[in-house]
Amino acid sequence: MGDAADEPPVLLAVAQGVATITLNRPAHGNGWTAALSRAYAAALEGATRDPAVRAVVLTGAGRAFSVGGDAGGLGAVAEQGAAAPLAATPYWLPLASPKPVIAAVNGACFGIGMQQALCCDIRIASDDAKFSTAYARRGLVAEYGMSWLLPRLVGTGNAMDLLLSARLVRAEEAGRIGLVNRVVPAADLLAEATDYARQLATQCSPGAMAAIKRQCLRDLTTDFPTSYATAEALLQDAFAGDDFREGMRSWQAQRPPAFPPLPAGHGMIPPWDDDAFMTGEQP
Ligand SMILES: C/C=C/C(=O)SCCNC(=O)CCNC(=O)[C@H](O)C(C)(C)COP(=O)(O)OP(=O)(O)OC[C@H]1O[C@@H](n2cnc3c(N)ncnc32)[C@H](O)[C@@H]1OP(=O)(O)O
Repeated sequence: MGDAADEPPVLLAVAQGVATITLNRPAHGNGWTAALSRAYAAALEGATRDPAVRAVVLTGAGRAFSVGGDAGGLGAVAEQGAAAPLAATPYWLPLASPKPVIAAVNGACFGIGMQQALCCDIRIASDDAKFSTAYARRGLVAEYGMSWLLPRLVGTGNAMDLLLSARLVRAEEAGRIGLVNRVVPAADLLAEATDYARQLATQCSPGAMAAIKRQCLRDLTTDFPTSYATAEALLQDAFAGDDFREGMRSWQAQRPPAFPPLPAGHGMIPPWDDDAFMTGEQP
């Protein structure tokens, strides 16, 4: 399993508008390697560009979501120094997908695994999930935007606690402090996450979701007047758009909406790419 030649490190399955991306090194806790990193980026970019996909679920095969950086790779770096343990993949990809990405956190979620879960838009955890930033106990720092993401989810005090101590956080506490949106029984995790994703895929406008995701992420670093003015402009566009008409008509007719997909080939747009991010134009 996992690293065998015939076992890809990441699996991608698409059904009923939902892409499920599964980290697939279960014998190694889905520890992050360069190969896994590349396959993960390709799967997420593929799902983003596929008009049949309207929402994405990210999960891990076996007992863990991801234990973090692969022990072998990290160990080699520790002994040899500078070499990058992981491929030069951007670790912000879920933030840049215009589609909602839902982490279904099964079991251990450590280090870079936790950082990726935090980059997702929604986190649903199994009741046996456990989290640790891990970095301080390995002599590392808050990596790849973790010190930006974590305080925004759980507040600065909790973020300092989790980063400085690298202590274990169980699912119940994760739900209580806002690290995850909700906790469900382990046996129901994938079904619950998929069901949630399918609701987004069937009931919500892909264009509206992409715009809302952009608004929420961008507004983390803008002031209220700017947010308000941008929303005003986006709302005028939305009022004049086909999706609003379809949203109203389907609601009045009490039928499911038939929203169009995002255009084929619609790619990743980093939240800090101001122009592309606000207009949705391709980078
Ligand atoms: C640049 C990136 C930086 C980072 O990400 S820093 C963080 C690096 N990660 C860690 O420090 C976590 C180390 N692992 C652990 O502390 C524990 O594991 C856990 C608490 C995560 C899980 O504990 P339990 O549920 O008891 O499982 P288990 O039996 O320890 O692990 C299951 C299998 O997964 C392998 N494994 C654990 N961590 C790693 C890893 N980081 N890389 C590769 N494999 C790993 C183990 O050896 C074992 O395998 P086997 O069943 O064959 O003994």
